[in-house]
Amino acid sequence: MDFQEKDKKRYPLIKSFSFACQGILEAVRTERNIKIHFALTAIILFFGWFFSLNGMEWLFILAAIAGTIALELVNSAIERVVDLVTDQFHPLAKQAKDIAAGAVFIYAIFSIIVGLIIFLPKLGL
Ligand SMILES: Nc1ncnc2c1ncn2[C@@H]1O[C@H](COP(=O)(O)OP(=O)(O)OP(=O)(O)O)[C@@H](O)[C@H]1O
Repeated sequence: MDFQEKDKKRYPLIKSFSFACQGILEAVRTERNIKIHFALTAIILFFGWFFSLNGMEWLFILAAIAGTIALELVNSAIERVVDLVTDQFHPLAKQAKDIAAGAVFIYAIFSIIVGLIIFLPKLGL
């Protein structure tokens, strides 16, 4: 079914939020990595509460969590677009997926470093 120009009407803001939530739910339902990120997020938030993080520490932890999940969502979207365009092996398809995965990887390393800097001293390490 074609998605015609006339179908691309401007949606009210609340409807756009609803589409974004549908996207997040779909990704949580289908992407193992995103399930892992949400599980880790729950654990980290618990430890943040347990150790009574200060404002600056919370800012870095939340930036690490939100950034990782947001990048993982973009990565999942890119994977879908690539799969939509081709189901054949194509070097550009590989590059697109691998570069997107690289972006997630870099931010994940940043997030791990943030976690270590904040939590290791609280564990006396
Ligand atoms: N059409 C394609 N052409 C060439 N290489 C591809 C193609 N599709 C996938 N690949 C390669 O295979 C790898 C695995 O692709 P896949 O679509 O399973 O995503 P993924 O990186 O395993 O992510 P996820 O674990 O979230 O599924 C990609 O990183 C890419 O290197």
